[in-house]
Formats: sequence, C-alpha cells, structure tokens
Amino acid sequence: MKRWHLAVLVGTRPEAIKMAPVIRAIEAVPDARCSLVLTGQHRDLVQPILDLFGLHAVHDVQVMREHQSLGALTARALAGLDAWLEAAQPDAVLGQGDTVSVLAGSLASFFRRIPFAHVEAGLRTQNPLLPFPEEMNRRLTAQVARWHFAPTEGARTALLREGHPAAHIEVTGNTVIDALLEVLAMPRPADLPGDEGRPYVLVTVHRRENHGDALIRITDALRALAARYPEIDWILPVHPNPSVRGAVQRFLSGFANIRLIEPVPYGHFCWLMRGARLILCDSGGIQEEAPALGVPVLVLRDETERPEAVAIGANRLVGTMTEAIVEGTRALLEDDALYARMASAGSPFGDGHAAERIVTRLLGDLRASERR
Ligand SMILES: CC(=O)N[C@@H]1[C@@H](OP(=O)(O)OP(=O)(O)OC[C@H]2O[C@@H](n3ccc(=O)[nH]c3=O)[C@H](O)[C@@H]2O)O[C@H](CO)[C@@H](O)[C@@H]1O
Repeated sequence: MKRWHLAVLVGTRPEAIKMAPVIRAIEAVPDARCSLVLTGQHRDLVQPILDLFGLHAVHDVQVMREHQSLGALTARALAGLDAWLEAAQPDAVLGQGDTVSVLAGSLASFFRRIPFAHVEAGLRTQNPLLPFPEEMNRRLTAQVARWHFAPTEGARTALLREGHPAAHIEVTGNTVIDALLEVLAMPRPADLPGDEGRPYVLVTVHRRENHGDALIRITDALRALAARYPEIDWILPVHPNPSVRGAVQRFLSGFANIRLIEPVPYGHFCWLMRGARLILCDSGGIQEEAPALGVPVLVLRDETERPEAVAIGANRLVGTMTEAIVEGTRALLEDDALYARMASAGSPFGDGHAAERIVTRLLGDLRASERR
C-alpha cells in the first residue's frame, strides 16, 4: 500500500496553532504520514505550541536574521524550503494563511511541481496593501495553490471572483476552532493572569500597519480607559516585535491596573480569552476564536478580512483613533443590552472539524489521481 507523504509548513505562532489539528488529522490516517517543517519565523512562540499538541518538526530552515528585509526573509525561506523539498519529495505540501512562510512555501512547491494546499484560503480585505504584506501574500499564494481550503462561504466567493476553479475550493471551517476546542477540553491551568477575581479586558496589538502613530493612539486610549475604569484590569500580553514592545513599555508602564505581561502560552491564552469581559485587538486569530467563546471583540483596525463576525454582530471595527476606541469600549462596558447582543451573536468560523475535512479531501484527490 502506498503511504502518502504530506509536508506541513509552519512559520509563525498562528500557523502552528492552526496547523496542529491538520497534522493530527494526517497522523490519524493509516496510509499517510506527515513531515512538519518550520521556517523559524517565530521560533520562541512556535515551540510551546508544538509541545502543547505533542508535535515534532523534522526540519527547521532557520530563516531569521537581525534587521532583515521582507525580501531577504522571503529569499532565505524560498531557498531553504526548496532544498528540503528536493531531498524529501513529499506528495503534497500544506501551508496556512498569509505569512512570508506560506508565500515562500507555495512558490517553492510550485517550482518543484509538488501540489500545494492552502489552508485558510480566500480571506481578503480588497485593499492589496492592507494588511501589509499579508493581503498580497495570500493573493499570490492562491495563484499557485492546487487546493483552496476556505474557512467560510464568503472566502469561497472571494476565490471564485478571482477566477479560481470551483472544483479546487472546499469550504471547511477554520482549523483554529478545532485547536481552541481541543485546548478547552484539556484541564484548565491553575495559574492564569486573570485569576485574582477582578474583571479584566484583554488587549493584544502587533499588526505592522499599527506600528508607529496608530500604536501611540491605542496606548492613549488604554491609559484613558484604565483611569476611567479603575475596577477593571487591562491585561496586555506584549508581542515580542521590538516596534510593539518599545512603544507599549514606554507609554503603558507604571499604571496600577494596566498589566503588561509576556506572550501567554496558547494553552493558557484560550482560558484567558474565555474569562475576559471583552477583547481589544488587531489579531486575526482572536477575531475568529472570541465569537466561539461568546466574548465581544473590538477590532483595532479599519478593515477586516473576517467580515462574517462583524456582520452577525459578534465583533466591531473601532479602528485606531483614540476617541473611537474609548467610546466603543465605554459603550460595551456600560450598555448591558449591547453587550448581551454581541456576546450571544454566535460563531461563524466552524464546528471544530475543519482539519478532518481538509485531510479527507486532499487524500481523496491524491488517491484518485493515482488510480487514473
Ligand atoms: C492578517 C491576519 O489577520 N493574519 C492572521 C495572522 O495572524 P494573527 O493576527 O492571528 O496573529 P497573532 O495575533 O500573533 O496570533 C493569534 C493566535 O495566537 C494566540 N495567542 C495570542 C496572544 C498570546 O499571548 N498568546 C496566544 O496564544 C491567539 O489565541 C491566536 O490563536 O497570521 C495567520 C498565519 O498565517 C493567519 O492565519 C491570520 O489570517
């Protein structure tokens, strides 16, 4: 019996979270095996996720260098992945989302004539520059992908509009919901930052287009909110990116109820989200996870590629202007009816079985192509 060799590429924290269920699903199939390959884009944030889900990488391309440009990073990832693909010759490669790692991985696979499967395909803002460079990374990846695993009907529609064949698109739900449900089925960790019994708002910010002035306006809003609501803790796991860390530490240190903490391991973070009164963030994954937990999100961006959660009223775009953030947060904290509507709006990103659907479709097509 042929044993199908599938390679999964992972560069950053969100890719590790979203591909962990896919790797597990591949490993559960008797005639398939999985090689996990890291690019090393977020080494420190990825390893704890691999440990949490019991995963081991077979190779790390180690792409990161100090102060390198996006071009240099992409070139290093492309060359490193190409060398691994030449030696390993997998039957198909899977990559997720919109990072430089997925762009380099899809292109490297194309050059080696190995079919590429794009997980979380079809997210679009319609603005090629926002978010930068992710919107272009995912559009380019779609050009070379053989399979587009779309999380929602809206993502499928976006792919059809760009001319991708319907037969190559499958709506699966987002694998982040698989990962979230798996973590919440594990025992709750005892030592969570929000365990002191005080209500708290969770805040994360890291998007490149929010570095600089937008981040300063966001910190202004958080200081105003912390002063206005002293009974609430404002908990910020600070992203390791130096542009984020510098501004956050400079403008938010030294306030009694603003708690700057290190990034929280995913196994803890899911529970931290679940216990939050609300979440302010520019993160993509959190916009998907929080509605499944019934926690309202105010999105610190002007656009989102996740309009489904905004359309049903689970999330709201507040942008990055200080007043709008303060006002949006005030409304949610003080208007119980608005809060209840957002918290009970529902979860549009899947049922926790996305990974199974992806692996079933992919292996089905590979087996069928062998018979032909
Ligand atoms: C433009 C855009 O939207 N792109 C997204 C982007 O990523 P993102 O914006 O979702 O990235 P982050 O916010 O860094 O990660 C989020 C994850 O991290 C968990 N988390 C967070 C803080 C913490 O302290 N501990 C944690 O565990 C959290 O629960 C969540 O699951 O790239 C992905 C890859 O291609 C894409 O899929 C995805 O479209």
